[in-house]
Amino acid sequence: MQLLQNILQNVNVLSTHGPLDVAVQGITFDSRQVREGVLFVAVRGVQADGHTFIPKAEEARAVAIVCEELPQELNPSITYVQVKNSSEALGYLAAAFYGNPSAKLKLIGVTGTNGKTTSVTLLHKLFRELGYHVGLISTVQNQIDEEVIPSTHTTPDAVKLNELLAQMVKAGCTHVFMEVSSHAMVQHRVVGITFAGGVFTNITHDHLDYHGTFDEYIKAKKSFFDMLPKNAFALINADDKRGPVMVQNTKASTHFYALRKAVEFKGRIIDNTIQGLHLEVDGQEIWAKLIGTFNAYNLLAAYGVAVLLGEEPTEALTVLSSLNSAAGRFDYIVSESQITGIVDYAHTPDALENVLNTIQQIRNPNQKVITLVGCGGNRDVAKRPLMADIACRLSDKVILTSDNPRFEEPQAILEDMQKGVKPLDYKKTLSVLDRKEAIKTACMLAEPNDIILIAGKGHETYQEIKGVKYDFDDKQVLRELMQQLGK
Ligand SMILES: CC(=O)N[C@H]1[C@@H](OP(=O)(O)OP(=O)(O)OC[C@H]2O[C@@H](n3ccc(=O)[nH]c3=O)[C@H](O)[C@@H]2O)O[C@H](CO)[C@@H](O)[C@@H]1O[C@H](C)C(=O)N[C@@H](C)C(=O)N[C@H](CCC(=O)O)C(=O)O
Ligand SMILES: Nc1ncnc2c1ncn2[C@@H]1O[C@H](COP(=O)(O)OP(=O)(O)OP(=O)(O)O)[C@@H](O)[C@H]1O
Repeated sequence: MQLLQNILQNVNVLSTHGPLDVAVQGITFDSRQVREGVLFVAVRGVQADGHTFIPKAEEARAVAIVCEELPQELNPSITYVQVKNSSEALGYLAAAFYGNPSAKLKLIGVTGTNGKTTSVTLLHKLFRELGYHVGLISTVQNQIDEEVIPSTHTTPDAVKLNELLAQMVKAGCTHVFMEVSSHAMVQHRVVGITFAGGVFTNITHDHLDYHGTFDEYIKAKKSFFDMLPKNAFALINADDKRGPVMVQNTKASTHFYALRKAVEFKGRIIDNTIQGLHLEVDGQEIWAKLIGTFNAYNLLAAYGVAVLLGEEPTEALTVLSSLNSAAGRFDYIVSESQITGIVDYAHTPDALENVLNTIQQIRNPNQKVITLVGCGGNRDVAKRPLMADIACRLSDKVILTSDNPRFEEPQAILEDMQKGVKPLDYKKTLSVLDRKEAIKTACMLAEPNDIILIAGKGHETYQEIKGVKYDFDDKQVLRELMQQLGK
């Protein structure tokens, strides 16, 4: 419980109507969650405008309503607060309501198109091994030490985020590693949050359905570094062309990591095999369990964060070298006949290219690469032909199939992908709409020692079709089919 006047402190208030010393029992921006004593914040969304639900919140006896536009008639038993920007206000209100938990933690945010989940998961595991109580906020799952809390978004909304951080403070966490999505930045989900550090992994074309242009997407990512305080650090991948842009206006101290440039946290790949990465980091050699060049970047980022947080470099490197990847991130099984089945979350052109380049680097010339890939419905359509083209370019056989079609027709998504297949590649490409059938086809085509890559869904344990999530786990289906087919 908090007094309204106390949680309004950082909010840009235009006018108030009614008493401010009322007790607020909870905060929500969803009228369906309003109960007596709860504060309702009317947020303008993509699908709807929260202002249209103010009457519902009034009916449900909200104690106060925060909005950009006041209703025509005000209910005398409710306090109305008119603000300049409701979603921004929501961030400050939620942070204050939960006692500004982020300021009581060393909270590190990781942003970028790829590598967020892997980096925060590595950091969570590393700091657990170093003996700390640690929180994790990620696409796959949230965690307080080993306790798993299901995740619905890459970055939760402001209310859930602050509630989760408060829970982490209460559980004694000293460090929290979280993903910061570009959607979260635009929707002000992290307004009012105090970060001790921020990491930039990379940026490539993605989410243009939401941001409109690549420039807007870059701006969204950059705004995270603009909000970092002076005593925070910004750790940037210097090998990414947009790295320096990210920190042009930051107040935080700037640090760089790279494989290709001589910077503060410098790495070099000595060897890159299916057994792992042999790296040199700051002059020290390690053999890491993670596979692929992109994981060398994730390891470097995690190492940089650990050092910037005051950890002993050699100890941090030693622990990092022993860690496995996050679920569905270059996750692999090897069958009886030595077929390697890799399940990876690569669902962007860049990520797919990275994974396939990695496989090309570590395979023997006699191992065929069979790639199975689809694209999600109701998301960026521009990437569909690109992903099919990349798969063809870097594989011996390609099976185009369904990902999460959501509300689109799976066949139409497949046809968009087929447009990216060049005539020379027609012979190596098959289209199998049903994902299980497609995996079965890949298994049947595979000969001993071949490599099957199942891209796009990684850790997901469902396939989303017309609003229903059906059980589907790529790794489990692959394992079962390999056994059934005696592969
Ligand atoms: C496109 C998008 O990002 N939408 C997010 C947004 O919802 P919205 O703006 O569409 O909400 P809306 O449906 O228009 O409703 C507007 C307002 O009316 C309110 N409302 C609505 C109905 C009602 O009866 N009463 C009511 O009060 C809603 O609570 C809301 O405040 O704000 C909601 C609350 O924070 C999010 O849950 C929702 O995420 C949707 C479900 C989503 O799928 N988002 C994805 C794209 C996303 O955010 N992804 C990124 C990661 C991307 C990546 O890197 O892969 C993430 O951080 O997860
Ligand atoms: N540093 C990296 N650079 C480029 N690609 C990467 C990197 N790390 C991982 N990938 C690839 O991108 C995929 C997604 O990785 P990860 O889940 O860590 O990224 P993410 O940023 O969390 O993505 P999302 O927000 O979509 O979950 C991986 O399975 C891998 O194929």
